[in-house]
Amino acid sequence: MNKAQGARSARRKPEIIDDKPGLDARRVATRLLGAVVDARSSLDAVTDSEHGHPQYVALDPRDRALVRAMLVTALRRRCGIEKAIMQRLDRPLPGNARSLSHILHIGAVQILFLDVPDSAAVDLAVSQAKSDPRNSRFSALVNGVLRNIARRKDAILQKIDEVVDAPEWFQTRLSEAYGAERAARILAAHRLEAPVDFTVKSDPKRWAEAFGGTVLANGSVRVDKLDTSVPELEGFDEGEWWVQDAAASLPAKLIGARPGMRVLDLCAAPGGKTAQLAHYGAKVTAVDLSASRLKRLAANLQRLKLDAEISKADGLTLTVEEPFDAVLLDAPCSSNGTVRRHPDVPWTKTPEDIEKLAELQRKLLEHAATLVRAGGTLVFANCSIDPLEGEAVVSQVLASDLGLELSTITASELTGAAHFITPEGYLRTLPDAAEAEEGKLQAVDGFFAARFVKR
Ligand SMILES: C[S@@+](CC[C@H](N)C(=O)[O-])C[C@H]1O[C@@H](n2cnc3c(N)ncnc32)[C@H](O)[C@@H]1O
Repeated sequence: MNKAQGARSARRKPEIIDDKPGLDARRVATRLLGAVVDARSSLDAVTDSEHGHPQYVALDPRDRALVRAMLVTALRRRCGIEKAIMQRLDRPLPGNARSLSHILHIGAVQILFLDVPDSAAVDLAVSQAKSDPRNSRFSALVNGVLRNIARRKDAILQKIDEVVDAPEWFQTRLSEAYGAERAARILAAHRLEAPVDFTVKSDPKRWAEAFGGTVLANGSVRVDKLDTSVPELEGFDEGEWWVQDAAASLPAKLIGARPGMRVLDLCAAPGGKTAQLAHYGAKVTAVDLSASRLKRLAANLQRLKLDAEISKADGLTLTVEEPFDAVLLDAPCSSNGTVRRHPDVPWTKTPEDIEKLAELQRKLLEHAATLVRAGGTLVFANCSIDPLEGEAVVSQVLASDLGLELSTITASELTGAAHFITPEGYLRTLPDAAEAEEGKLQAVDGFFAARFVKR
């Protein structure tokens, strides 16, 4: 070490404190919150138990579960937490004090929403600040802000739902698309934990009883909260069902698949819709650009004892010898219909991403049109609730001369989903949960689907 380096490291030397139980988990949570909101990494990617962030993977399973819980809630409640912090600061934090902001958010989420003693949450956040050279001089501020939040917890929680938990651009786009009132309902639904839905091969009633769930209007089985892991559930090894949001099960039904029909699933992995089509008896070709995702698809089909021809290819350039009877294009999208399950999405995706994805969807759809035989069916779907990725893509495609005609979706083909069919004959599901009504699918992921026939 040269003299200058020595002086720098002496200046930066943190206060020596013993590492405390629980401190590692908070450090990892803070770092990953930064990865999501500053570097726009996907929450699922950084918290994957095998391929996630190395510091996350190194934690024991209990700490991993705690970190994931802190992150999910810190993202779902990001604006409410931010407001509670800001109200306790004399002046805003410096713009570059990102890790300090994340320490405060991770401390506050534990105090306000998680089953962690307030004193432990404050103490660990203060220790974390002290041990970090960038933040050691702010340890008193961390202590003061978090102690105050703990003292005023009840009052904060009483008003916290008044704060809209989404970036401004996201709120604006939703209001423009669905009106202020509906947008507010959707945003409120985004704070709720999504239930777990299952698509079952047969006998939904039996599986609803086995899992302590209910049978939904479309035949999916819903469990509000699972208290065991999915592979431990009855019927997993036998391949009797797969996890799939009830709305995600609707687009494949629009194909009208029947035994012997040749169907191309163009963006197929991890295979929820391929499984449906194969289960209906179609001869399915499952294509995807991602080799690793196709591996998961193959494993899923194997467990489910279902068959498909699997091929890695680019849906923008794929050529086939014989056009298909039907093509399903479940296109890559911003996924902002799944915010209940992926609360990072509004913070990691931008309006520019939406524009780029809409453009990609249009190109994929145009190419998909060349892969269907005359008289065949093409279904375009995705899990975005932004009209730019749905209705606008369809309008563009219908205006160009691709030989596609709209085949409107009718209420009689989708049991329980008539209220999700638009006047144009598209399927548009939204996650806001109105009062549960018998026979009516509610509280599902946001999805869009449109169907065409090839002239
Ligand atoms: C929404 S996911 C599909 C989900 C799947 N249909 C299901 O139900 O499980 C979109 C998929 O499109 C794939 N993809 C993205 N660009 C593609 C392209 N140009 N060609 C083929 N697949 C692509 C991604 O790898 C991803 O697996």
